[in-house]
This record gives sequence, structure tokens and C-alpha cells, in this order.
Amino acid sequence: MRVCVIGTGYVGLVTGACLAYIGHDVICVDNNEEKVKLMKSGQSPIHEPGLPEILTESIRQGKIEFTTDIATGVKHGEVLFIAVGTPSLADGRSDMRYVEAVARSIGESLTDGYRVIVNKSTVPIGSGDWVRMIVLDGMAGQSNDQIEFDVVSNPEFLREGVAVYDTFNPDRIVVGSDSDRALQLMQELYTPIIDRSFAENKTLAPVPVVVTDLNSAEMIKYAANAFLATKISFVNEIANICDRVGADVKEVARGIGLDSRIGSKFLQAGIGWGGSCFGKDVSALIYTAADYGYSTEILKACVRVNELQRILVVEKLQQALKILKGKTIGLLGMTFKPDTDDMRDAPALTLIDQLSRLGARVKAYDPLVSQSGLRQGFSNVIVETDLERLADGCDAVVLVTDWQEFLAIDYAKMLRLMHHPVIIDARNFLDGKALKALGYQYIGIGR
Ligand SMILES: NC(=O)c1ccc[n+]([C@@H]2O[C@H](COP(=O)([O-])OP(=O)(O)OC[C@H]3O[C@@H](n4cnc5c(N)ncnc54)[C@H](O)[C@@H]3O)[C@@H](O)[C@H]2O)c1
Ligand SMILES: O=c1ccn([C@@H]2O[C@H](COP(=O)(O)OP(=O)(O)O[C@H]3O[C@H](CO)[C@@H](O)[C@H](O)[C@H]3O)[C@@H](O)[C@H]2O)c(=O)[nH]1
Repeated sequence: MRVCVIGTGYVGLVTGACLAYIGHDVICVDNNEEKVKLMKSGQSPIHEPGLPEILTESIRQGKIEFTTDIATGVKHGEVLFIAVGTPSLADGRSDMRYVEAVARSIGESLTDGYRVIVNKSTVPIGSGDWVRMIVLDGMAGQSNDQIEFDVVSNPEFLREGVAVYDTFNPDRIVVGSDSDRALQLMQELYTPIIDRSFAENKTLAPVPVVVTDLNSAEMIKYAANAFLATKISFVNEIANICDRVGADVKEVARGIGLDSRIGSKFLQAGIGWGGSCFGKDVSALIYTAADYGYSTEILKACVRVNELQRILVVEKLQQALKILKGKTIGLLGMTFKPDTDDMRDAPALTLIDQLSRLGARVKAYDPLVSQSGLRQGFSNVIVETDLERLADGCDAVVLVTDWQEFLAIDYAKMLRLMHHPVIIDARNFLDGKALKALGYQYIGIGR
């Protein structure tokens, strides 16, 4: 099938590349010229394991092209994905200006035939009908009887760092629409994924497809993220009780996670959740509920617990070192999770901000973040290029991101370079016993 994906970020580029890889003819559109230039040369502008390989192969097969010209993409695609960002506004609502601009441009570019316009971006409930209206608005002045389209909600559930795997091995595909014609095209589009042709385990049952109305599909996306974020805030709250009563939250998580009604995933206590989605999507859901006169008590608590969890790490540093003014703190990891270069709403940013406010000197090391990669104006952290430079003179080190390679650090050598032997394991990731044996004051979360 002919597909157009508009917006080539973590979602759009992975979606476009994976659809090309399974045989569709894809044009990806982005208004960022630098990105398009890079992708045309076969390079990925984002770090996502497996993406460069499928991108190279799809380009080699002539299955994927890149352009800044939306009209070219719209003319090409039977299915048009909108995959631009929907970041939070200051009050928590979603900023829909990028979706609006794209929907209008689609309307202006439609010339003939039938199109399925797919909301892949996470958009507030009711956006399907709103997008339909904007597209019609964009079409104003055209002779419309040659043009037909339907709007479909097809929310995305991929996780950064494993986005390609998740795209080929989804737990479910959700499609919201009231048009049989659109649903049939969506079914055809995803058949190679539904039938597990590209799955890691090809013997699994077909991927469940949830066909529903537009509003429910949009709500499913928010409810999924809100539930996952709440599960993490819940286990963090349990960790904080563990800290006080002398229990180990890792043991507790194992013990409750074996109950199949609870499940063992997303029970890792630590510094709390970050990233581009949980914070913005939970806020947007809180805002939507308020718009309809409902106050979301659990969701507000989920956000509050997460804010406190980040501060808790600063409090643990204060307990260990007393005055932080003039102390040097080293951060192991900066991205919001491992295997990504994404720093959006990363807990490390809160730590840098809080610690520097308290007069500490903050250094950091991350396998994928450089000083020049930090957003402008973020000058109160020194990004070191290696671990020795990070450890040198530190009064404490905080493990912020659970990068696999941090398990292999020579912690004895690190200790010799440090000023004080304090290590805060903000992900409960390291071997506390071994570190204590080396002479560290090891401090985890809820253990
Ligand atoms: N990042 C994730 O893990 C994830 C997972 C599921 C859903 N989502 C949702 O998917 C959407 C996209 O998220 P993302 O992380 O990929 O965003 P992103 O910021 O990484 O990418 C958005 C892209 O859209 C481009 N763009 C903006 N306006 C444009 C326009 N008018 N025309 C063409 N291109 C334009 C930008 O240049 C950018 O490359 C969001 O709604 C997000 O909530 C994200
Ligand atoms: O037990 C856990 C699991 C995760 N995290 C943290 O939670 C955040 C989010 O992690 P994860 O969900 O793996 O990453 P994302 O890439 O943000 O993916 C989430 O957000 C996406 C965007 O909406 C959705 O598509 C995914 O389904 C959803 O998992 C990260 O900071 C993790 O460190 C924990 O603290 N404890």
C-alpha cells in the first residue's frame, strides 16, 4: 500500500521505516530540512536500536523516501499518518498546533481519490472529529466531490529504546473509526504485523486488533499511560514505606508481581518516571476530566508522588553529606531511560536544577549525551566524556539511568577517585552488597 507519514520523530520515523520494511511504499514528510537531509542520506536523526538497519534496507529496496513537501506525501499516500508532537502547554493541555497545521495542509493538498487520515499522535479525546473539521477547512474552495476521506484513531504504544521491537511485536493494535472502508484499509496495512510474519516469535497467536469508536481509541491511549505511570508511582510510594519500616521494595515487588492480577512489569521503584509521554499524557487527561467537571484524585496523586520521588534523591544526598553547598555530585546517566538519547522530562534535569540551586557542583556522564546535546541555557552541569573524569573528586555519585554498561563499571577504581564514598542508586540497579563490601555508603530507594 502507499503510505505517507507526516512527522518523523520517535513515532513517525519508526512507523514509516517499519511499514516500508514490511513491504509498503512509504513517503515520510518532515518540515525540518536538516532531518530530511540526514534521513535521505540513510542516517537516523534519533538513537533507536535496530532503526538504522531497517532504514538502510528499506532505502536500498526503494520502499521509503523523505521530503519536506507535504503535498507530495499526500498525493502519494492512500493512508496518511499524522505523527507530529503534541507537547504540554503550561497549563497541562496538549499543544495541538502541529496537528492542526498538518491537518490543514492535508486538506489543502488533497486533489482526488479516497484517503484514510490516521491520528497516530496522542491527541485529546474528541480530536478525530476536530481533525476532520480542520481538513475540510483546508479543502475550502476546492471542488470537493472528487475527494473522500475518513479519519481514524490509531494510537501508538511503542516504548523508546525498543521502538522497532514494539512495532513488530505489539501487544495489540487499536483502531478507532466509524468507517468500514477505512477499517478495511487499516487491517490490510497491518496484516503482516497482525499475522506475526515479522515477529520475534512467529508461533504466537495473531496480534489482537481492538476495533472501536474514535473517542474510545483516543481514551485507550491516555488510560494506558495513566495506568502505567500510576503503577510506578504506587510502587514508589510502597518503597518509601519500605524505607521507614526496614523492608526491601525489590523483594516486595517480586512478591506482589507474581500475583497474575498484579503482574511483575512496571514495579521498579526508583527516582520516578520521566520521558516525553507519561507526564504530558497524565496532565492532558487530568485537564480533559476537569473540562468535563471531574476532579481526578488518583491521577493528581500519581503526578505528585512522582515529583516528590525526584526530590527524595536530593534529600537522600542531604542526609548523607549534610550541606550540599560546595559539594561535587556526579550523575551516572542523564536520559530518562536507557537505550535512548531522549532527555525530555528526564529526572536528571530535576536533579541538576535542584542540586545547583543548593550550591552543589554537578557533573554527569551519559553514553549518549554530550554537553553540546543539552538544551540551550543548561549550563549548570558539566558533561564529562568518560567515567574517570566523572568520578574524580566527587562527594557522591547518583545512578540516575539504568544503562546496562553501568553494571560493568570498575567501582573499586571509581571509589579511589572519589572524595567521599557515597553512592545513591536511584534505580535500585546495582549490587548494593558488593558496593558496601568495597567500602561505599550504598543508598538505594526503599531497601
Ligand atoms: N515518543 C514516544 O515514545 C511516543 C510513543 C507513543 C506515542 N507518542 C506520541 O506520538 C506523537 C509524536 O511523538 P514523537 O516523540 O515522535 O515526537 P517528536 O517530537 O520526536 O517528532 C515530531 C516530528 O514532527 C515534525 N513536525 C512538526 N510539525 C510538522 C509539520 N507541520 N509538518 C511536518 N513535520 C512536522 C518535527 O520536526 C519532528 O520531527 C506525540 O503525540 C506523542 O505523544 C510518542
Ligand atoms: O518499573 C518501571 C518502569 C519504568 N520506569 C520509568 O518510567 C519511564 C517511562 O518508561 P517506559 O514506559 O519504558 O518508556 P516510554 O518510552 O516513555 O514509553 C511509555 O510512553 C510511550 C509514549 O506514550 C508509550 O507508547 C509506551 O507504551 C509507554 O510505556 C522511564 O523514565 C522509566 O525509567 C520506572 O521508573 N519503573
